[in-house]
Amino acid sequence: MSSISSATVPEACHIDVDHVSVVLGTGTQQVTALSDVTFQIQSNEFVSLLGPSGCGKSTLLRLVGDLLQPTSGTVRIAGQEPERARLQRQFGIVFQTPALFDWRTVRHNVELPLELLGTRRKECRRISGELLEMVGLTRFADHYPWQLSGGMQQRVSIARALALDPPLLLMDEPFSALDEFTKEKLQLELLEIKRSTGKTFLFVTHSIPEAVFLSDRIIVLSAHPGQVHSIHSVNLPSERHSELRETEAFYHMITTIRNCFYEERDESHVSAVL
Ligand SMILES: Nc1ncnc2c1ncn2[C@@H]1O[C@H](COP(=O)(O)OP(=O)(O)OP(=O)(O)O)[C@@H](O)[C@H]1O
Repeated sequence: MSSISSATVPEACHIDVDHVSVVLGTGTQQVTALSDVTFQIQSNEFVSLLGPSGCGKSTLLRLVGDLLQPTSGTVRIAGQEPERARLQRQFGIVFQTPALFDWRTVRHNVELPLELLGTRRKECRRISGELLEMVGLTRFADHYPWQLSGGMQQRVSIARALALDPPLLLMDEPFSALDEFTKEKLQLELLEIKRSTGKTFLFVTHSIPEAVFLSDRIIVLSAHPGQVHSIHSVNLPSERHSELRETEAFYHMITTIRNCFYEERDESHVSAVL
């Protein structure tokens, strides 16, 4: 897999979010979606953004993915503004819904970003072949998206996001619409992609076990306005297997994170009473 092996990956980038605030809407509809958010993500890290609905997880991901501008503060990807990073194909994005083109085969969906760049057909075919193998869909290359299950469609969208070999993958609740079995399988596959490619991941989820299983670090956000509540290193073995989910260390980490949310709820209850 020459195009996607760690040896040929462009230097993995880091993310620097510095005192970012975002105000959305106008007039009485105005919402402070994020308030003074600061954090850094190192190269090759898998970092999850975790928090209750409406705390600004997607807004943060959209800032990094150049889909939204901050009201104040700065976002940098390997020292560059998100727009420049996008133009340099520094990141790929995977959304909650796969958003595939129904009239294109699986292979042609994966090849689309390469075609748009004018990549030669033979090279497109080689890269899509490698990526489909990586996500276990070689047999389905000539199928259409509507012939696939939801989990298979999401695999296609992951392969498509990897087509240009970006050092950073931005993922917005990519597995939340999937059943537990498929979700756990795809989580393992994602870790294998991280292991074999050395890419950096920024992953949005509202699932504590998912964040703990996948991440090197977890950024917990609190809501209204969205702020960084706490940042946790996940001190679990870097080699993650299904059995890890049954260990005391895994449960302990889940409890630590879960307590953050109760803490926050209790604090807001106290301030409401006062
Ligand atoms: N286009 C918009 N106009 C006004 N407010 C918005 C807009 N988009 C999002 N918001 C508000 O910004 C806040 C953060 O939204 P965001 O979607 O980032 O949260 P989230 O943590 O990703 O939520 P969820 O887990 O439910 O997807 C919410 O209060 C939301 O109502």
